[in-house]
Amino acid sequence: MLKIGITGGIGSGKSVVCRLFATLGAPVYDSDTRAKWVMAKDEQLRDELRAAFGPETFDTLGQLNRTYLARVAFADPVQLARLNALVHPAVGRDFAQWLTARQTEGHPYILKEAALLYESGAYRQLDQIITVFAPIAVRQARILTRDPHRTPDDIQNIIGKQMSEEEKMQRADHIIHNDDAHLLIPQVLKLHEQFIR
Ligand SMILES: CC(C)(COP(=O)(O)OP(=O)(O)OC[C@H]1O[C@@H](n2cnc3c(N)ncnc32)[C@H](O)[C@@H]1O)[C@@H](O)C(=O)NCCC(=O)NCCS
Ligand SMILES: Nc1ncnc2c1ncn2[C@@H]1O[C@H](COP(=O)(O)OP(=O)(O)OP(=O)(O)O)[C@@H](O)[C@H]1O
Repeated sequence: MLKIGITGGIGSGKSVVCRLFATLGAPVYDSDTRAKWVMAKDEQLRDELRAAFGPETFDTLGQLNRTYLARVAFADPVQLARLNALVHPAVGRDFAQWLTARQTEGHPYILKEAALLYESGAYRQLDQIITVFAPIAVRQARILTRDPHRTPDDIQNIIGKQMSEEEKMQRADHIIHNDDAHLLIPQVLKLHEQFIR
């Protein structure tokens, strides 16, 4: 079973591309969603987050205070590194379990979607990497529509915390262009055919 990573900066279109692969039958591990899930369920991680970032990390109902954590972590590289050091290993363990469950299901390949595949080192456990690329102006416009609570400055700040698109494209085995000039479906079909061969 091939293990394919799929990465790209905020708003590049990873989730949209993954939905296309999923319609072709490929199991997709969505690191962002799973990170949210482990932060909701893993008591040891929750204790560590509370110890690192204070009682405001969770609200009175025990839900992660994402606005607070985003403000703290995206404002300071040291705090972001602390958050990553707590969350990424927990996501890595969760992925390992998910992968074990897929091994016996007969899939030719699976996908792991993550914005920080290279930054977190997760790429080392994968066979091939796809980078989804869209120009910055297109990403900004799409994110402002998808996440109305973010300002252009917020988006620029998050982009500054991620590896450059140039480096991701250089390192990737495959690039999917998700701008207004390229159709997505033919690019996904072509890769799917390669992976099942
Ligand atoms: C800081 C948090 C609470 C902000 O939550 P919020 O709901 O505002 O944003 P959301 O999770 O939807 O992330 C929005 C986008 O920001 C980018 N992003 C998220 N975490 C990070 C990070 N640690 N470093 C750089 N970019 C990041 C991604 O492109 C992501 O899609 C949250 O992103 C978080 O817990 N991040 C740490 C876990 C992580 O690294 N997740 C990303 C993939 S594993
Ligand atoms: N080809 C496209 N045409 C129009 N809209 C698109 C296209 N690709 C993505 N979008 C939209 O752009 C937004 C960002 O896409 P998506 O959520 O897939 O990005 P992402 O790379 O997963 O982002 P993040 O890292 O923030 O999770 C979404 O609202 C999505 O519907």
